[in-house]
Amino acid sequence: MGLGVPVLVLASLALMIYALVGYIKQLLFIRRFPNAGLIYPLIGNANKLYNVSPDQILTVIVDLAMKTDLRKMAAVLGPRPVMMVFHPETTEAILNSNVHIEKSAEYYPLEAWLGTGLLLATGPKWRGRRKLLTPAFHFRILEDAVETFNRYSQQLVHCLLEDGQNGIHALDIFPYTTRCTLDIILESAMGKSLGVQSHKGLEYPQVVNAMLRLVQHRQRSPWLMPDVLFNLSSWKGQSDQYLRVLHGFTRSVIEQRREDMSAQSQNCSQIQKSKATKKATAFLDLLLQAKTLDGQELSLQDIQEEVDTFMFEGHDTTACALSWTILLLANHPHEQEQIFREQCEIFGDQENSSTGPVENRHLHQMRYLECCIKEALRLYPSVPVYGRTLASDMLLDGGMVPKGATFLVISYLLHRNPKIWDRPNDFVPDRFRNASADKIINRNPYSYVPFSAGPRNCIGQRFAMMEEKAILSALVRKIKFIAVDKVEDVKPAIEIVTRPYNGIRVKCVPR
Ligand code: HEM
Repeated sequence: MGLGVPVLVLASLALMIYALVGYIKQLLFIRRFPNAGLIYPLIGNANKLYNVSPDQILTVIVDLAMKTDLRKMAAVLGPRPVMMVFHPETTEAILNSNVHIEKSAEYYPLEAWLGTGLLLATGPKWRGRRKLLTPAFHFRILEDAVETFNRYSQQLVHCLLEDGQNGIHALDIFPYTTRCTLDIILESAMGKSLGVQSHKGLEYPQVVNAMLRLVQHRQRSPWLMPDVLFNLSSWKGQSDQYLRVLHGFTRSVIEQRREDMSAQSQNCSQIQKSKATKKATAFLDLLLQAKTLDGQELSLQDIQEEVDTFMFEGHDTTACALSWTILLLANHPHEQEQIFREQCEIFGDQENSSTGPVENRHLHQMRYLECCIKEALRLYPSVPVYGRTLASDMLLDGGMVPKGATFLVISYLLHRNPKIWDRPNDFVPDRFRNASADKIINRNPYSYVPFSAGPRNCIGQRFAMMEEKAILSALVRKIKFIAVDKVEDVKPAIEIVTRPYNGIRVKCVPR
């Protein structure tokens, strides 16, 4: 018999004890907080989240949370303890921290696509990249981008009126806003005009959708999280196929920009060169010219992961935000008219007031439009959940959350928390300009975090707000949106971003 069998028995025993200790730890953790109920071995107690379709997940979380103190809820996802928070004070505890900056395991399925670009990086790499890329969002660069916003907004107006035959047919607005924001990020950040709105068959945006659904499926299937098991599953082949398209697209953007830059440096004098590249130094050029601390250029992989990250973060989030705003405006004609009146006041009665370009100074005057955008982001934050891994134990509301636990900020629920918001599920843009429209005065700033907050907040938030205003200004001046889908019938799905699961149908009638 030799030593083989006793060693095997001992190893199995050790494994069982290890699993048992882990299980007891989870039980102890869960008991300290309001929680999601009975824990099952391997799948934890989030089984209610596994058996539902993506458009039901937020409803399940809200239903569970409503039975708690409306501050926090403990759960176990597979083998991991998870703390979900949806109150400003519990949210501040994590977002305000300079220590807990590592993203949680939920982000891991994105890594094959986005590498460890700014969204997923941690530690010194994240700090270095954040410092490198922050100048790309300098206000002068943002001002330059307004001209790009204008051009593609006009094209969006044209596409919506033409494809919907001036409001005769209903359109799903989401693919239209997606193509427009993709055109904008490509030109303003990557210096490339692809005319995505004129080429509706482009694979990239469709594959982004498919990839996000796959990532989301993997997040909800703990058995698919380890690479060994995922690689054995049928999903692996699909994922590789999507990655070929996504990386192929961004690689061609980088290569072309490199070629353009070297052609420019050969053809132009120094002065001409700085003029020609002024607009595009925004982002990709910054990466192409960047040097590491030891004076090396960034590798193609380094550049690619940032381009993939910014291409995705820079268009999908904004497309979602615009689409939900349009749904809300179509269902609230009074608020839509109020925006229109504000636009008329800003642009006056000139001949071209309905098509004239937005200038930077106009954006500052669009106060009511800004309230509507903010309120839409409250109800439908583009990133509905975001997470961190705790770097050390944390005391929360008198209970200890262990180091290594996952911390999830459920912004969707925080923004609808009835303890914090008056009429939490209603569209009330005035609450952002007039405190008396909302009973809660002096609200904690962590009550409203559509762009996250603290050190890992959204680097593109000013760009996004300006872009949204410019696009909606062009749309509302030319188009009246008529609701086809009611707000309550359009279900938001968590697919990393808050997507309309079955689209958003409106009619676009010319003004
Ligand atoms: C309405 C539009 C947008 C919303 C609501 C939004 C929201 C957010 C949120 C909530 C985060 C934190 C995510 C997390 O912690 O996991 C984030 C991070 C980020 N966003 Fe945005 N975003 C928007 C537009 C943009 C745009 C236009 C860009 C780029 C041009 C961008 C680039 C990024 C990047 C790179 C990060 C990671 C930052 C870091 O970790 O240092 N976002 N965004």
